This record gives sequence, C-alpha cells and structure tokens, in this order.
Amino acid sequence: MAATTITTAMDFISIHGHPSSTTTPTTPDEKHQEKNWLSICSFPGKGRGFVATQQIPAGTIVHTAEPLAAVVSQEWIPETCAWCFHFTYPKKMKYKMEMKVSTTCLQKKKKKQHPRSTTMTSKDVLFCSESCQQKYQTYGYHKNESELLLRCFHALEQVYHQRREKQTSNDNEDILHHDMNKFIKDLLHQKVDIHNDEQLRHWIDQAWTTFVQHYHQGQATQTWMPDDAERTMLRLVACCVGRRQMEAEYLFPELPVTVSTFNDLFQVQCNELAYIRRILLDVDHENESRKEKRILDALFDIMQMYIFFLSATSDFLDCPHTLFRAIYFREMANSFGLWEMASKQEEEDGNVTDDLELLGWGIYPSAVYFNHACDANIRKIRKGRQMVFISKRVIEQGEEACISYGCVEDTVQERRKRLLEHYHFLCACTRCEQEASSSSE
Ligand SMILES: C[S@@+](CC[C@H](N)C(=O)[O-])C[C@H]1O[C@@H](n2cnc3c(N)ncnc32)[C@H](O)[C@@H]1O
Repeated sequence: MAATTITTAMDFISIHGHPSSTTTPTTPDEKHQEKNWLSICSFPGKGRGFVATQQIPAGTIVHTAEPLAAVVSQEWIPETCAWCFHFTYPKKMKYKMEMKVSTTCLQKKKKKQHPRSTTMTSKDVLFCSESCQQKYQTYGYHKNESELLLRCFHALEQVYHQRREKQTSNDNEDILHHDMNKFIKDLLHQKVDIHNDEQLRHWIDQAWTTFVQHYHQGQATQTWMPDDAERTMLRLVACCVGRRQMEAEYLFPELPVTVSTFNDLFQVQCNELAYIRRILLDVDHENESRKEKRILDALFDIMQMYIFFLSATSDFLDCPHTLFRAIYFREMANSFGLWEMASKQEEEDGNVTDDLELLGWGIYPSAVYFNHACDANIRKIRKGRQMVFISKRVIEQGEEACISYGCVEDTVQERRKRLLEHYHFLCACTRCEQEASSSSE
C-alpha cells in the first residue's frame, strides 16, 4: 500500500469515490446472479434513478458495469496497470503501450511524406502483464482505436513537456481578457437571467465561441499548464472522442457486448449549466471586480484545458468546443473514482485501512442512474475494470436503489454543503429531508 493519501483537484468530479468500498467482492449465491433487478424511473427533485423491479435479497449483485473509458491518475501511472488497475507500490509496471505506426498518418496535415513506420510508445499507459497489454490494445470499437489513443496520449505528453520547457508568453492575451471581461460584465448586469436555462446556455455558448475565435487568431495562451488531475481528465476526454471517431469511421464492427458506444455517454446527465450556475450563485455576495475575476477564472480553466487538448490532438482528432464540453461536463460529477483494493490478507485480518489510493477515473454509462442517498442500500466495489453493485440489505419492490457518493457521517447541513460544492446538487434523500425538517422544527 502506498505511503500517502492523495487529494487531487479532481476529487470534485467523482461521484462514487470512497476507498472503503473497494474491497474484493464476496462471491454471491448462484441463485442471486444478476437479472433485471433494476429499472429506471423519474424521482421528483432528483431526475432519473434506479428502482427495484422486485424484492432484492441482501448481498445480491444488482448490476455490473463496464467502462466506456477508464484512465489511471497521472500520479500513479508507474505503479498501476492501465487495464486491470492492479496497483503495486512501490514496484513499477513492466509493460508499455507500444505499437508500430505509420509516420505519415501521425500528422495528417503534413502532406507528401514517404510512408515510413516507427515504433511509438506512451509513457502514460503501462501494464502489469502481457495479457493486460494485449487486452488493452485489442479492446475497443475497432482495432485502430488503441492506435489512435496511443497517438493522443503521446501528443498530450509531448505538448506538456514542450510547454514546460518553453514557457513563452503572449501579449495578445490582454485582448482576450478584455473581450471576455465584457461578456462577464453583461452577464452580471442582468442582461442574462442565470435562472433561465435557455438564456444561460446561450451565454455560455457565446463565451466559448468568442474564446475559440481568439484562439484561432493566436490570442490564447500557449503557456498554460495542466496539473496532474487535468492531464488525467484530458486522457479521459481523448478516450471518448476517440470512440466517437472510430464509430464515425468504421460502420458496424462486431462489438463485444461489453463495449459501450459513444452515444451511451449521452445518457449521462450534463452538468455544465449546474456548474456555471453554482459559481454564479457562489460569487453573488462578492464585489463586482472580484465577481468578474472569479467567473473568468472558472471559465478560463476549462477553456485553457480545451486549447491544450486542441494543440495536442487536432491533427488526428476532430473535437469542436461543443463536443469537448459535452464530454467534459458529463465526466464531471459522473465519473467513478477507481480506488486501490485492499489485499485478501488485509480483508481477512479485518485490516482494511482508509488510506487507499485513488488510482484513476472511469466513466460507466450503464451505472450512472444510481442516485445518492445518505443511507445507501447499495454498495459498489471494483473488480478489475468493472464496477459491481451489491445490495446492502433487503430492498423492497419499488424502492429506489441508491449508492453513497462519499462520506455520510456529518450533520445534514454539512452533508448537503459538501454535495452541493462537489456534485452541484442539493441532496433530497429521505434521510436529509427528514433530518432537515426535524432540525427546522
Ligand atoms: C450520476 S447522476 C444520477 C442520475 C441522474 N439523476 C440522472 O437523471 O441522470 C447524479 C445526479 O443525480 C442527481 N441526484 C443524485 N442523487 C441525488 C439526491 N440525493 N438528491 C438530489 N439529486 C440527486 C443530481 O442532479 C446529480 O448531479
């Protein structure tokens, strides 16, 4: 087990990240094997959610989910298998992602090159065994998918290292700040009603379009550096854009049943409006110039990530800002944290500690309907790349099946505050409703 516990800036995108739930699954009864235990319903104040279709015995596997995309956190790449998330601190993973690729295809825009091939590797994708390496390189929508991802990861690494070495500045950034500030002022002077979805969405679209136009005129920064969490996030976005591109280029390949399609991602709730609105409400009590700065900073962070992504991948990925945002804001608050698992020995000895590491992030479209409850009736455990969901007690037919998105030990006020801050919603679970009404009596 590793020595430190990380808390990254990306913690906020996790909905289901608690290390104590990452122990090895208990073997379920044969008769409890998965069937259609759950269906999707609408719940007032919570959107869609899973509901039990029949009485579910305790300890039943109610759902097993495969990721559409899963990546190792930047910090733990050397010690974590990119396929099965096996973690061996302080030992390093032995197998690299390595492929022969044609150099002409590497940069589509550079024409008239003689076809040559080269061996390409990504330092950001390592495996614990040849078998995991093989699975990673052959899994996907099409056999070319892992090659495309290799190029993306390689290019993201390169741009990162180039920027770190160069640190050039760009005077035109002032123009960009000035123009973007004008937008923010308009918003704050009530030309946009932030409670009106249509108006707010329109404003966000315009802000992005303006920013991207500046980028194409050479006015966006080339010096901004992503932190580890943002680099991890960019690889996760690349996996989704890559899947989309494969689907567009190769029609109807024979898919293994476990492979999600890009469209599956669109079942997932998009949190862009909720995120921006929360920032706008948060800064409400600040003075004007502070307000403007905080909104600008919040927007710029994501816009700069996008520009960084474009600089690295635009030669082989087609990703307009609308697509980037559609993916980014679905991953935000919907991705599952992939935690280190306790060893069998630790479990047998009852020695499972809380300082397990957050090894990566995955997006699991079939599992996003689990709403949060502060007294959850479902626990989730990781089994390699899969997420397995198991009932903690008997669940009655028609009862909502919920997991916990994190710690539920605090008071109702603290729990609600944390969920609002990290996941942008006011918790409406039965426990919160009851505790909130009794504390207000
Ligand atoms: C992973 S999604 C769950 C599925 C979501 N309800 C949907 O319709 O797609 C998480 C989102 O569901 C809603 N949600 C989940 N648990 C909730 C709760 N206890 N109270 C209110 N909203 C909740 C929030 O909007 C949250 O951002």
